[in-house]
Amino acid sequence: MTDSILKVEHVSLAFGGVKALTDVSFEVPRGAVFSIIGPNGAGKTSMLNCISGRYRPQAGAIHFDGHDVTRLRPNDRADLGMGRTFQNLALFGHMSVLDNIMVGRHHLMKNNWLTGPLYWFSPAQKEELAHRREVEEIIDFLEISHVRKAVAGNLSYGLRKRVELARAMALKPKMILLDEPMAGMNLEEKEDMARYILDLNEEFGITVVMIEHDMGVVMDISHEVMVLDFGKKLISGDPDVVMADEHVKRAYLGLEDEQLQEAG
Ligand SMILES: Nc1ncnc2c1ncn2[C@@H]1O[C@H](COP(=O)(O)OP(=O)(O)OP(=O)(O)O)[C@@H](O)[C@H]1O
Repeated sequence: MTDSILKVEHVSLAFGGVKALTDVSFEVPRGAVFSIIGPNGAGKTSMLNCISGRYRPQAGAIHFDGHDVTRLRPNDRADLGMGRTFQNLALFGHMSVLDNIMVGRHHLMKNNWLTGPLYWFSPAQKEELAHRREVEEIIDFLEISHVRKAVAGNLSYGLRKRVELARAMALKPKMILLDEPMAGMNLEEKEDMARYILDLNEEFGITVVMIEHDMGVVMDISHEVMVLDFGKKLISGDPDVVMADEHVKRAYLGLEDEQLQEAG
């Protein structure tokens, strides 16, 4: 039996009269790269927000790593090992790269200079040093050490996205939610980001759940794909099987044959 890190059961979400999600169920195997695709307005971001706790579905249940998280707040889900990045950048533009990443880290720290009265002589300082070492490891992994002291707001878009990923990784997540990690990137930046996502999945063992519009990337790096359409799950499974599905091809992705062949 597959070990699922995430189980979404019969989730429905409406905004007033608009049904964003209707009775959506799926499971994400532990250690997988799982992509959610579908046309604009299909409910992808709504689904991600239900998983992270930003939205509370009117019906259904969500289990993460053996816990029923349906009623938990986003911070409590983060404490259980759920990390995320946002579609729109959410970095502190005036702060350095290093400080931005340390922000992601703070909820793991028992002590800090505010709570530790004798900070410089206390375990708080040792703890901070240990955290810094781990953060430096993430910085090396994402190859952003040359900008670690730079002000985040001054970086290129591709680099800022990488810093955002670093901050999410600093939480030591078991699973990470990525909302369009390659949006607005050029080809080279996309290739880099795809490699980092694969590496963080393989080297750090982090399960990845992502929304992505670029079919080439989705096909290249996903172990499983789920298609949403008008708030309903159309199909999920092996990327090749999903992409070969006639409904997905014609009606829902709206791609021409050539694009599909390219993606395949
Ligand atoms: N906060 C909200 N208030 C009202 N309606 C919303 C809200 N968020 C989403 N919706 C509606 O729910 C539906 C699903 O939207 P959602 O953003 O989840 O789709 P999506 O697949 O992520 O789209 P896109 O690819 O354009 O980002 C849409 O009809 C949208 O207008």
